[in-house]
Amino acid sequence: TPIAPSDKAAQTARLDIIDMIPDLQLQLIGAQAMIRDMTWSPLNLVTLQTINRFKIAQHVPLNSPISYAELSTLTSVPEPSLTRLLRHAMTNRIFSEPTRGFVAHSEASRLLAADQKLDSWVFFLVEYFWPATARAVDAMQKWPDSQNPTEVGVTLMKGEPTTWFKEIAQADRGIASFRDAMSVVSEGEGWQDSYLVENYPWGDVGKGVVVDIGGANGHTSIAIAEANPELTFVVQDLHTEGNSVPDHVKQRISFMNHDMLNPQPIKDADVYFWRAVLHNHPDAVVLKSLQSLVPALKPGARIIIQDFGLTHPGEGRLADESYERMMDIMMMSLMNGKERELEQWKALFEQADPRFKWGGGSKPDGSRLWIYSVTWEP
Ligand SMILES: C[S@@+](CC[C@H](N)C(=O)[O-])C[C@H]1O[C@@H](n2cnc3c(N)ncnc32)[C@H](O)[C@@H]1O
Repeated sequence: TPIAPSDKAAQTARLDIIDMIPDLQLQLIGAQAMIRDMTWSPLNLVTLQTINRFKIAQHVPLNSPISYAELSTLTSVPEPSLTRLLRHAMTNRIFSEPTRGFVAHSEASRLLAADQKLDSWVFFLVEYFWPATARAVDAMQKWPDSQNPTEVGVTLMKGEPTTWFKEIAQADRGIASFRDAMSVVSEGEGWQDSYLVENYPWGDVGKGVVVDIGGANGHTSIAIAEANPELTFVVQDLHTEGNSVPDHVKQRISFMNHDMLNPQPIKDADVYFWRAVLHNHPDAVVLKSLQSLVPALKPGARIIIQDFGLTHPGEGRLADESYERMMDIMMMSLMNGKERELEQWKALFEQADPRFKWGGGSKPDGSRLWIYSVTWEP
């Protein structure tokens, strides 16, 4: 954003204005037009899909305009369609037309040309997410309140049982590209590892072992390790091959392939944590993964979850609640996962095993993710 994070007053004003936008829009255009515009929103994806699939942004010179005719030759999109699609994109401030018949970059199209991660993000969203979510309501009707990650729109899109991650792994660009793409979200405002580093009393753990379940490439463990020299880490995920960590923490971080639905192999660790993992899964899977920990736990072991939450309706900023609820519908649509209110997280632990002692949860200021803590008290 154009405002420095340290300028608190300006940041608050900025967030206040963002929260006013939906009501301002409603007042200015009226309810009927607001709903009409929502139903037309897939048309934005038609233009984005064209831009992405034909690499149009990459074919527009960075510093000079190009004619529609020449761009059509370079991208193989027929000139009449290209012209219509790009002129629509321009109303969303993607590209500009400084002289009639010529296309130039805007700030947004320049980003589409230069940012490989954003390019991958658009690819997965328009080619997979969009058609899968278009079948989400059909899936909900076919399999009401399902706890099965295959009973989703992705399966209806494919015509055979499958999961979101299976489809992504088989995509032309592959899983590595999807991980790249995810950084468009995970490098965004409020996602930084520093929120977990700074908002949990790691110092109280002393010298100990921390297990990072579903830890992907270990970025969170690396951040915690850098701030806590007495801790050692085991990063577990379904596939951990090929990950590397910086030399200065190498001695204290190891990787291990582990499915969290199998019994936890690292016994008597001091801390077990999941970061942004469990919201991907339905309650039945979360319960099983919590129960899979039990045989490994020593008295006093700490369990931490850093994940999304759901603020009670109307209690937080509108934009924040909107983000949380959008995530919730995304989890439901793609994998029958869900976002959960504080009380729902607590209830899951109680249901998993009454020896889990709930320690509460909160969302640090500025963070998108909540931190929930539990101890094992047999
Ligand atoms: C959204 S990513 C979060 C990764 C990382 N914790 C972070 O915060 O960036 C979810 C991770 O959970 C892992 N995962 C999914 N199912 C799993 C399972 N059954 N056992 C272990 N890891 C799993 C995925 O492979 C993926 O790396």
